[in-house]
Amino acid sequence: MIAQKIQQPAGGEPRPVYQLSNVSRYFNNKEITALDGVGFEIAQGEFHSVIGSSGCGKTTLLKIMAGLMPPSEGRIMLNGRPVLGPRDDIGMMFQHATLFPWRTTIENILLPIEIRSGRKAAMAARSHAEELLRVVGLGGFEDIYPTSLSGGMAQRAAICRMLISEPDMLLLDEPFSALDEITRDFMNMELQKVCMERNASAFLVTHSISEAVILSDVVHVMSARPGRVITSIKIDLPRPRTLEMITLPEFGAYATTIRNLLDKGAFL
Ligand SMILES: Nc1ncnc2c1ncn2[C@@H]1O[C@H](COP(=O)(O)OP(=O)(O)OP(=O)(O)O)[C@@H](O)[C@H]1O
Repeated sequence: MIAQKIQQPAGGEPRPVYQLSNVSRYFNNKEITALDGVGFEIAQGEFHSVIGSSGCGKTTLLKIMAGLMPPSEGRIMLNGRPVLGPRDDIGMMFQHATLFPWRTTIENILLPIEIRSGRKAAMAARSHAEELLRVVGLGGFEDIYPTSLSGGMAQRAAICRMLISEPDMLLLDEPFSALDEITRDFMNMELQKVCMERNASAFLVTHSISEAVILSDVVHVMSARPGRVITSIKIDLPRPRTLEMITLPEFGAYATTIRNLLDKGAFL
């Protein structure tokens, strides 16, 4: 079940947004090989995730994709330009929302614009931020301080902060793993909604097989260190995905395939 080119619903090849070729990363004078020859493409609007055992190189891969760390070997292209450092067309989200407590929710969301283009530009983007807050169910919370938000609400605000710059590529490092299961399921469906509405591409690091399957068009399964992509599995379930799909036999079959690969990969 190697990933094949994913077909656009109506005519034309999907545009590759992100291209990784032969990416390797060494540490400690090459004593540690964290990543070994990783390569794949993500097309416009596709959702990919990576799953693998602890220490297999997922975060290293995400940092390289974000331009926060250079690869030792290989090439990363986004929108046809090499990724050589952090960029406006990349949005990132981490396990913890990291909102500044002294800024209101909307001021936190507008922060990337303020840093990049100044206060006036941030003020001009206020209605866009309000619209994003409405999309994630936080309409009316604009002027609330983060200490009054629950964990799930803070992560929803963090989604808005990631989207305010309209990035083409969303990089997500276990963004909902600190939340309870019910909130996490809900947030995953919210994430799908915003990705579909904006036709954004996304790459998710996760430890959860069911999260990977329910969200993704392609799941990359990594081996234990040195991290290699053992297989990229195309998930052929219709969109929008719903939580009820977890009970489908196809869902169970994908989850079992990934589980078996991970069990085997741990000893490769
Ligand atoms: N700065 C560094 N210096 C030395 N070794 C590093 C560094 N960063 C990562 N490593 C090593 O590279 C390997 C991959 O680490 P990484 O954090 O990417 O794994 P991971 O899959 O994200 O792990 P987890 O699932 O536990 O978060 C590990 O063996 C780690 O010890």
